[in-house]
Amino acid sequence: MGDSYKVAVIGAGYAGLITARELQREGHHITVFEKANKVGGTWLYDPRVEADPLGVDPSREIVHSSLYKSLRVNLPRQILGLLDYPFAKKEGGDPRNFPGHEEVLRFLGDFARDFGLMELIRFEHEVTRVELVDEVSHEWVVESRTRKTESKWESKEEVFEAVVICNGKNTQPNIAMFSGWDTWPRLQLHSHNYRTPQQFENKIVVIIGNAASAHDILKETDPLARQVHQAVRGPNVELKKLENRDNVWQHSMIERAHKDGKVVFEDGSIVDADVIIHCTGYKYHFPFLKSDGIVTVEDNRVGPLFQHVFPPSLAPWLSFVGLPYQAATNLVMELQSKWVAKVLSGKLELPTQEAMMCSVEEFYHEMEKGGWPKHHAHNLMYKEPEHIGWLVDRLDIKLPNWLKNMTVASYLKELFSYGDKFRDIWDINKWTQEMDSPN
Ligand SMILES: Cc1cc2nc3c(=O)[nH]c(=O)nc-3n(C[C@H](O)[C@H](O)[C@H](O)COP(=O)(O)OP(=O)(O)OC[C@H]3O[C@@H](n4cnc5c(N)ncnc54)[C@H](O)[C@@H]3O)c2cc1C
Repeated sequence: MGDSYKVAVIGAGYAGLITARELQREGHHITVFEKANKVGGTWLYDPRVEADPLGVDPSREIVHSSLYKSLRVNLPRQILGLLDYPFAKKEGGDPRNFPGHEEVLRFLGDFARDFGLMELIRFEHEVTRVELVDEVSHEWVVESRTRKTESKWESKEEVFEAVVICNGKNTQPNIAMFSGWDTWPRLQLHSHNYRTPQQFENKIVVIIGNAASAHDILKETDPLARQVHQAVRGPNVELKKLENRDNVWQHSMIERAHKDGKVVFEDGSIVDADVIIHCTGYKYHFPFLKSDGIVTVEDNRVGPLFQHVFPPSLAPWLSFVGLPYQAATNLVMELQSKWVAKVLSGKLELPTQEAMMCSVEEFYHEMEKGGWPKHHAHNLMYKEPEHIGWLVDRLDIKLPNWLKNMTVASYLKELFSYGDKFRDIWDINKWTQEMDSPN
């Protein structure tokens, strides 16, 4: 057994739970702070929506989960499971390879119980401040609050030697700021506040975005709405009616929206819309972190972070698990959490602070040279094998061949070949067998 520390984990979603397990395996003393009253994070479906449907009012009461009611996963259970704890089909559960969200929540609940994590979690404790108080003894104050009555909160400060931030990245809406977005008089919402399509019956709906949420919401809004217009960013987007859909048109991005309700697209087309749904992703948000400017979020890049996890000058006492996206994110989170736990216990060493900082600067320079804006820093689309390979090497883990050979780019290519119904017609077992050939 290596060194053992008093560690605070913020959040009991996927990242927080697997981090707690890895820290526990390494013999650390853990407290998990969770503002909800259950585990699951994103997978804890909440029918409530926020008072400000666009999610721009900073004083609004925040609803954490962005799930819509009909959501089925877009990665199969084979990828969503953990290396030594598969996401297996269970009696009485949802047996599909791409199950509904309730099945993921069940899986996470089982995982937490099977590894004795429930006892480590302080439910209904929202972390309001994380601050380094002593650099030498690396003491962090974690302030949390819990509700005593409808209007009364009780706050408490505690000291920890290390903090792992696992508060999720799909709660704070990122909205499209076209000209007139803030004066358009009709309903605008972010997909964070979308639950079901009923309210769009017979309406003219504009959906901004072209990723998973936009596709899902478009698919279930189309049969009810009078018309659906999808606004897509990109150089080669042409105005067209979508095949196999009754009422759906694709446009380039919105150029401006007028006070009379008209929405003008960059391709010159105009629609008198009833509602605009922003399926435009999320922002990293750490309102509780007081790091004296050491860790910042700049154009949605959290930094400086060595390998998306450790701020060099605060490592290993502060870390982030779960920032990357466009990857097999659960695998990434699992590997990151193993790395954090082993670095803390002294079994794995980090490079020097200077070397980590150099690596971060090199990465920024590479991005700049490639013309990538800062907000792509944690997008692993084309860096997934590199990041996973780097972690796997450090941890001396052997991944099953199919998982090693899988990249999100290859996965998406396959997925698109099946179209809308990919969840039901794609034979995932056959696909993983095909991917299993040694390389
Ligand atoms: C609509 C939607 C669909 C998705 N579909 C898929 C999919 O099919 N496959 C896939 O792999 N991924 C999917 N994802 C991504 C999904 O978010 C991740 O898979 C994963 O669940 C993220 O886990 P996490 O632990 O990082 O964050 P979360 O699940 O968001 O958990 C964070 C936890 O931290 C808690 N918390 C936050 N702030 C505080 C605080 N201050 N104090 C205390 N607790 C706090 C929250 O309550 C929450 O429990 C989807 C995301 C969305 C929004």
